[in-house]
Amino acid sequence: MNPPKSQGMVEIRWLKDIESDAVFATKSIRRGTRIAAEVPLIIVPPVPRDDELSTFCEEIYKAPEDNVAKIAELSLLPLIRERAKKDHCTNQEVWAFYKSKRWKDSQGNFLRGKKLHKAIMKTMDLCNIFRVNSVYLGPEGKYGSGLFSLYSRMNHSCVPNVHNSYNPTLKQLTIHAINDIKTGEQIFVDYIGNACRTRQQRAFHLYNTWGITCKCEACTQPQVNRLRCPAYECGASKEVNFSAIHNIPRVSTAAEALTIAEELVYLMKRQNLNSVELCRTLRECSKYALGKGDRNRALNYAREELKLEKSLIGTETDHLKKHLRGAKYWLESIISTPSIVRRH
Ligand SMILES: C[S@@+](CC[C@H](N)C(=O)[O-])C[C@H]1O[C@@H](n2cnc3c(N)ncnc32)[C@H](O)[C@@H]1O
Repeated sequence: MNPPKSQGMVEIRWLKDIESDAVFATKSIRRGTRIAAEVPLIIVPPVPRDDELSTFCEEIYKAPEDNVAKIAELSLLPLIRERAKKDHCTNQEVWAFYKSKRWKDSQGNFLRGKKLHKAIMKTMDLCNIFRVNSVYLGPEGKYGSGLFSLYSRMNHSCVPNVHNSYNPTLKQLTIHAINDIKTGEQIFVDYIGNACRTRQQRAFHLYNTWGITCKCEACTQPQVNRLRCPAYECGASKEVNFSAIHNIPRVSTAAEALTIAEELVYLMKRQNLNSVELCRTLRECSKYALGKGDRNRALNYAREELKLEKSLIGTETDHLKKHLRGAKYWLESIISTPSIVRRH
């Protein structure tokens, strides 16, 4: 157990309940505040899943010693170490990687015998640390996966109070408060990135990937959980075949679609889910309102989306310019489209 480590507005402390580190606010933090902007300790570029481990081995071998030492300090919980012992695929891949490359030590000698064994064991631990603590950089890992010192100490909640997002313009992972946070409150992120899934779906994903049984209010309080189900059913899920599986009637008009999207906005706001999903839904509302010919409503939703986007990711959004993806460009596109003047 280490003494608390202060990092600006937050500190890292040992949490006895879960026998690992956690991050706490050291002062009250207003919604929209940038709590941290971290540079990665390591980035693994986007590669097909089968090549991930060998790419990680390459990157860790090239990484500065200081960064490797910081990565080795990150959590490797007993559960993961136990699982890793039985994970013959990882072990064999790391062995195969070292053998095929015939790595040299700092004196230029090929690694052999005990030295080779030690290097392999260390890399296996680092691989497992990476599995538990890494985060996708950009949507679907567009910029790869990264490890970050502070982010790695943040625990999960399906009712998160911060949003993490990799900013390719800054080349940093930013953490913003999505609600007001009181001094002493624990900082929680959403590991699964889609907190509107049903409780069963979240539980499955959280346990399988991180061995977590979540005790947040959405997982333990029936009234909060009940709010999640209709939110999920009225379209929070991006999953393919969603409507087919859940028997959701297909909407045929912009007006019907707008009603569903507005319902979803209402449900997310009631749960303080000031998330990227809410941004997306506000955009849907704006599009459907436009489709329905209600330009003012479309503008209002677009403005609301822009305000929310700024509070989640900040204003350094040059990377969104290329494909005009940001809320700013959507708002500008509505403003520059002349409204239809009706002649009587
Ligand atoms: C990225 S680390 C988070 C920080 C971690 N507590 C540490 O000490 O570094 C992920 C691990 O933290 C633990 N964890 C995260 N959120 C949790 C939660 N809500 N309840 C229990 N354990 C959690 C799990 O063991 C998970 O595998």
